[in-house]
Amino acid sequence: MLSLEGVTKTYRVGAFGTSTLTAVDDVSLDLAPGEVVSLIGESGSGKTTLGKTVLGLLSPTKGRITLDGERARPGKAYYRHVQGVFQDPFSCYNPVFKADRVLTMIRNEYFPGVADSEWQGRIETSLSDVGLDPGQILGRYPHQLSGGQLQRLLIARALLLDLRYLVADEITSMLDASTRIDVLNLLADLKARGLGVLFVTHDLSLGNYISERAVVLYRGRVVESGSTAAVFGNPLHPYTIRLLSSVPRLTSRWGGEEDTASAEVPEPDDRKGASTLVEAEPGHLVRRTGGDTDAGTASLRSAR
Ligand SMILES: Nc1ncnc2c1ncn2[C@@H]1O[C@H](COP(=O)(O)OP(=O)(O)OP(=O)(O)O)[C@@H](O)[C@H]1O
Repeated sequence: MLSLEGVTKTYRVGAFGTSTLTAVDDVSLDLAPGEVVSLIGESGSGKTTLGKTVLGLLSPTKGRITLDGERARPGKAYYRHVQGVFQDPFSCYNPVFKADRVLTMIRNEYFPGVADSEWQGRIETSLSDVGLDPGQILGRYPHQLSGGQLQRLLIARALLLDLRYLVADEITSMLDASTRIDVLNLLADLKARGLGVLFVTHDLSLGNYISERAVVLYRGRVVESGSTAAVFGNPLHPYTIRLLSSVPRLTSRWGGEEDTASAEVPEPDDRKGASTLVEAEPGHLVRRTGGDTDAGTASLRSAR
């Protein structure tokens, strides 16, 4: 189990770093093998900061991350099991090196003693696991491959390790619609084989498509979490309701009667007074604040 316990990340900002910005505030969540948890929130809500903290690229200001009960220590042993794939596959490759160099780096770092023939076999298996034809990938430069192929190659690279958890941060946002669905289906296959995925997205429909649990982040705090069916089917926090209201429907047109994207919805203020996550129904947590009222939630609902 990969667990986050009260993780907080504060950045120093302003001239000379004199002030602070809390990007992630007391977040706790568990990710089990074979489970996809989506971390949903608008731009600036702290998703990437949280993902980088899980990957040890940032250290938490407070709280801790554990892998099977042991405090996570970024290093070879941790990265054997926990890896990340990010939004922009092009920036992950050096344009002057052939794309398969990312695979060679894994060999040099983790498996220097493995014989050439065995390594070749492992590469072929990991590429075919992500639906890539080695003949079409190996020996090519990044600019000769599509975004979808590069993203799959990064996942294949992770599969060369004894991968158990993947942080997938907006990995489909730079892909076209049909490639996006291919990559999502690939994640679903890997999940079926026991991989735990933290699926970071601002796109509610993707979160709904792929995950069984959803965690909604607002200004660095979890405001609602639970099964995806509960969070999407019966959203309780004003922010979740507002997010769901802002998804344009295929049948609605801007400014039309069914236009929910431009509906005026009051800004929920989570910083008002003390707030806690309460269990509204089994497994479905919602943050209740001094500023929240049932009447406010009801008026937001009616705007959907
Ligand atoms: N290195 C940094 N130094 C200072 N502030 C930062 C830094 N990185 C992120 N922030 C701030 O932390 C907050 C959360 O940023 P983060 O990138 O984690 O959000 P996000 O939800 O991933 O947004 P997006 O979807 O736009 O990537 C934002 O207010 C951002 O400006």
